[in-house]
This record gives sequence, C-alpha cells and structure tokens, in this order.
Amino acid sequence: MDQPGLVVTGASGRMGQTLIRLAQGSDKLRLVACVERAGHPWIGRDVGEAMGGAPIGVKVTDDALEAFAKAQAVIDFTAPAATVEFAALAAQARAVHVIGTTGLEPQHLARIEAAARHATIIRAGNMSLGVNLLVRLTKKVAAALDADWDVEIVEAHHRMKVDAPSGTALMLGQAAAEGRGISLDDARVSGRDGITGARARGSIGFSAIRGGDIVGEHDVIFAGEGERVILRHVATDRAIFARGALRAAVWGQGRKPGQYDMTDVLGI
Ligand SMILES: NC(=O)C1=CN([C@@H]2O[C@H](COP(=O)(O)OP(=O)(O)OC[C@H]3O[C@@H](n4cnc5c(N)ncnc54)[C@H](OP(=O)(O)O)[C@@H]3O)[C@@H](O)[C@H]2O)C=CC1
Ligand SMILES: O=C(O)C1=N[C@H](C(=O)O)C[C@H](O)C1
Repeated sequence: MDQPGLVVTGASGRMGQTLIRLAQGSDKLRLVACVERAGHPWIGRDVGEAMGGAPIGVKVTDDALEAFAKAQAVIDFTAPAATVEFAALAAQARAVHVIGTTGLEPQHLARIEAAARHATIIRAGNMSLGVNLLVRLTKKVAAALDADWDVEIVEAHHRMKVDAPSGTALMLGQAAAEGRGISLDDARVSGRDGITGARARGSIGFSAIRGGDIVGEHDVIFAGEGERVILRHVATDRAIFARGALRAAVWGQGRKPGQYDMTDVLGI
C-alpha cells in the first residue's frame, strides 16, 4: 500500500522548510502538496526549487482544501488564524491534522475542539521528545515539592518569535500546576515590571527572552531556601520538532477522532 500522503502548510516558514526537507527522506509518508497563503511568491512553484534546490515534483498551492483532499495527513506550523481554518478543512477532508502552532487563544482552542469531533488532531506546543519528557519531570518535581519552592519558567527564542510565553513554557507551567493540584490560570504571573510587590506564594512565573537565532531554551526553576532545582531543555536544531510532527502524522493514521498530544504519540 502507498504511504499516507502529507501536506505541509506554511511551506516557506522556518518549520515549513525543515519539515519539507525531512519529509523527503521519509519512508513512512509521501509529501503530496505544500500550502502557502494567497499571493505568496511561492504559489504555483515546485517547492524544491522555491527552497533553492532541485525540483521534487511537489507544488505550492493556496487551495488548502484541494491539497488536503489528496492527503491523509496535514502538518501545520503557521499562525492561530490560519490553523483554525486548516482544522475545519482537514476535518472536511478526513485528514489527520498535526498542529504545532502556538499562541492559540481560547477562541482558537474552541474551534480546534469543534473540528476534533470529526477529525484526528494531534496538538502540542512542542513536538520534541526531550521537552515532552521535561513536561513529565516537571509534574513529578512539582508534586514532590511544596509551595515553599517558587516555580519560575524562563524561556528564550529567536528575535522573530511573535508569541510569549512560548507554547512550551505554557506546557511546563501547566505541568507544574497539575503537579501541585492548582489551576495555572489562577497561579500564572507573566513579565514582571515596575513595583510588583513581593512574590505571591504558590504563583508560577513566566519570563521571556527574545534575541538572535535562539532555537528554543526552557528552564523550570524550583527556587527554595538555600537551594534551587533547575530542569532545562535546550533545542539547537528545529529538526527535533519536525521529527516529532512527522511521527505524529504516522501515529494518527486510523485513530478515532479526538484531540491527542505528543505524550500519546510518544507513549510517555
Ligand atoms: N510545536 C512545536 O514543536 C513548535 C512550534 N512552533 C510554532 O510554529 C509556528 C510557526 O513557527 P515558524 O515556522 O518559526 O514561523 P514562520 O513565521 O517562519 O512560519 C510560519 C509560516 O506560516 C505561514 N502562514 C501564516 N498564515 C498562513 C495562511 N493563512 N496560509 C498559509 N500559510 C500561512 C507564514 O506565511 P507568511 O510569511 O506569508 O505569513 C509562514 O510561511 C509558531 O506558532 C511557532 O511558535 C515552532 C517550532 C516548534
Ligand atoms: O517559535 C518557535 O521557534 C518555537 N515555538 C514553540 C514554542 O512556542 O514553545 C516551540 C519551540 O520552542 C520553538
């Protein structure tokens, strides 16, 4: 039987190009089309050529539904407004939708939830094995330490990143909150500035650094009296996210509709 057909959205983006490169070497998926927004200079071109290499026989289109209809999986690292449209179209086309896009607000999440009634959706703010392991560890450490240990999450990314805190930082914060049995919405404190007053006991703090070409770095700091525990992940190559997404696209084949995440895919 043929390998499942794959569409990559946001083809010209940092993650789009990483995915296209890795998908070409995959023996489990077959890249069938790439999607960019209407008016993008890559529309109608062979994606291999558009990326500055040899043609690979795969075109870039702005017709997402037509592209999704000939695929069994869509990998989507774009922007929230685009991702919610793609979720509805992937559901219509009965294609597994792997969502890496971050910065999703409650109204976006509601639309993704609606699409997941009919479609298999795998969504994670970070698709790497290392970060998903760190999420597990964060929950365990948070459960073991009481609120005398202040939790602070520090993340660093490249200068082009548009959302903060990062999706990964929010996953880590959620894990810490779950470990403590509290709600992240109640405990969350982001980006302190000015006369903030003393730190509230039990709060979970977020700080974001943006600069240069930093791929992604996350520290979860448990700061106690006289000692600190720091859990850290450093990404040096976007291929770690792309490999996770490709694995998710294969894993999702034949799964019943619903929302899944990378802990389901990785079995951790
Ligand atoms: N979950 C994970 O493991 C990871 C998640 N991410 C997340 O993935 C997203 C993308 O990151 P990155 O690749 O660095 O960002 P880029 O800005 O490099 O790429 C985003 C791409 O999506 C395209 N796009 C936006 N809107 C549409 C649309 N309506 N139709 C088609 N294409 C569209 C953009 O096109 P244009 O330039 O024309 O706007 C661009 O090509 C971010 O939310 C980021 O946080 C990133 C890495 C890992
Ligand atoms: O925008 C990025 O680059 C990244 N985004 C994800 C996030 O928001 O956590 C994952 C990774 O850190 C890279």
